[in-house]
Amino acid sequence: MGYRETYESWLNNPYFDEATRAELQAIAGNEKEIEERFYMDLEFGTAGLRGVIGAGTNRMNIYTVRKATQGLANYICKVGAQAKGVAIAYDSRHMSPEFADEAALCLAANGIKAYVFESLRPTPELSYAVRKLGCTAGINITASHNPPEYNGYKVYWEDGAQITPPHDTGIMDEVRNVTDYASVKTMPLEEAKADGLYQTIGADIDDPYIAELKKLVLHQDCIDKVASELKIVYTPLHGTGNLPVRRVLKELGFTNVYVVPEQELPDGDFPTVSYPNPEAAEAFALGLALGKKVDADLILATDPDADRLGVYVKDAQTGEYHSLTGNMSGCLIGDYVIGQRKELFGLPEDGAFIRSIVSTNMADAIAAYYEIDLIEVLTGFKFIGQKILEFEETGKGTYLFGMEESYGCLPGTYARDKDAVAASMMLCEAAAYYKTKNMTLWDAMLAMYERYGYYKDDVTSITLKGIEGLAKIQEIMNTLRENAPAEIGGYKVTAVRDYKLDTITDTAAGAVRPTGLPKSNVLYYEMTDGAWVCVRPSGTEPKVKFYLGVKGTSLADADAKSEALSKAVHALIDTMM
Ligand SMILES: O=P(O)(O)OC[C@H]1O[C@H](O)[C@H](O)[C@@H](O)[C@@H]1O
Repeated sequence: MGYRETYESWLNNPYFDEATRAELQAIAGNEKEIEERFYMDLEFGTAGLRGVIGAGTNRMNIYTVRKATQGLANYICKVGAQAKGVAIAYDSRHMSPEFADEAALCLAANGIKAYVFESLRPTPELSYAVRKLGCTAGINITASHNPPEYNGYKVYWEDGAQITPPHDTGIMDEVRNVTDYASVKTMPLEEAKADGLYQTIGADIDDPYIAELKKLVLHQDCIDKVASELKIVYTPLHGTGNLPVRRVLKELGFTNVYVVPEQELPDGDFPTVSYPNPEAAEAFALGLALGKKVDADLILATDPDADRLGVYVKDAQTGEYHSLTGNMSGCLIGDYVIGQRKELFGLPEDGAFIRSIVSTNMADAIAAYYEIDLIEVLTGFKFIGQKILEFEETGKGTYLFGMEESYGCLPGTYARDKDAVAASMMLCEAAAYYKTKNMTLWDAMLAMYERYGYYKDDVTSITLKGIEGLAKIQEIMNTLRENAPAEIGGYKVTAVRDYKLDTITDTAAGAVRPTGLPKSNVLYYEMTDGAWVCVRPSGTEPKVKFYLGVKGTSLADADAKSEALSKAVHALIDTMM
């Protein structure tokens, strides 16, 4: 069926409600809008479904949520796992509680029990809940850090990680097979509750989740010593982090936690930012102002579903605040966790540090220093979760830390998705630890540069929306795939990794070897002097991303090299636009 016919069928099918029909009638003369909304079904990307809220097959609405859930229910029944139920959470976005209930009632109508959080909760807590309740699967209604017009649907499997093969393809196939919206099952809420198929969860999960986080603490002694001197500014950016982050910090003894008042309460309009993403400088405007006012040691921001953490730290020498990228904060936390674990208990022989292929090489230097394994996975924290499961199943490998450049890390295995509540806690603990050594977190960062090398990494994204945008992104990938650059910014390309073709080609010798990872549309250029560039379409936003990294001889040298390489990457992009 073409997009026009699908549009007509939604307009005329009595299954769809009045509001949906009215919304669709209102765009009757707008062919482009009709095409955007109906040319495809929303598809699973890096982290599940993500789309603009509205009527249409390519939008997030109760019908597409039900359809996805019916597909999930069919898959669960197919593998005979319906007895264990599904945990469901949601964030502060528009329609999040409604979509959560739609999903729960569809599962219930399929005979699968749903455990639904009573109010908004972070993504990592949902991951924890799946494990704690022994569920088959989990659903989180969130579009993470996307702009306010978006919502999304993350799916977890029984280990608590987001779905990877074979479950992801199995579920997607089942979702695709649901072609008639009217065939999707649902039932009234009261009936589902009476049948024991809808159970509300809350404090019964919050309490053990917070207890798990507190078990990760390595130096309560340091916290006890200096917590009252540390000043922490925190913003949940109108999302789910507010209660758990404050709770865990308070329970550990951090007394000076200042929450940005304008961003404290949940609000799906995210009225103080255009984009609730701690990667974006604007997310810190209010936090920085408050930080300067109270003379904070560190400023933390979590995204709406509290899986990403952004950080600013104070430089005691200059009084300035430095922004830490996800690579920097990930390494700071990872180095602290691994280093202190070594001091206190020693490290397991098969300990591993896991990072995505687009994350910093400083992680490799940290792993080498502690003589542990460094494991690379594709982008998506689900692949880090998958590795932890593999360690458990094979008995080979001990998870020590996992991180991604996209502002996410996980310091334990109680959950299988990145956890900004735990990351906030660990960073505050690290700040306390370093304070007992008369160091700030910035001093600790400088010490890491000294020890591991001056690694500097950056990412540039080009937003290309809609059908044409998608085509342009493919064109860029094709152009680069067919004409690999011989040099970028004066660095010679020494090897080209093409993760789609599963090849690593040594440019000098011409030798080709496999990447060792699943196929994915990613191109990676290894270059001289430890520099690199990587290109891939985002799986969560309409963007193509250019990542880059350099290694300098000093901070100033790394900054200069990074800036120069970034310019060269922009010039390369310009040739393709
Ligand atoms: O680059 P993208 O495909 O947009 O993904 C960027 C990030 O998005 C989400 O936050 C996922 O949970 C991460 O695992 C992923 O790294």
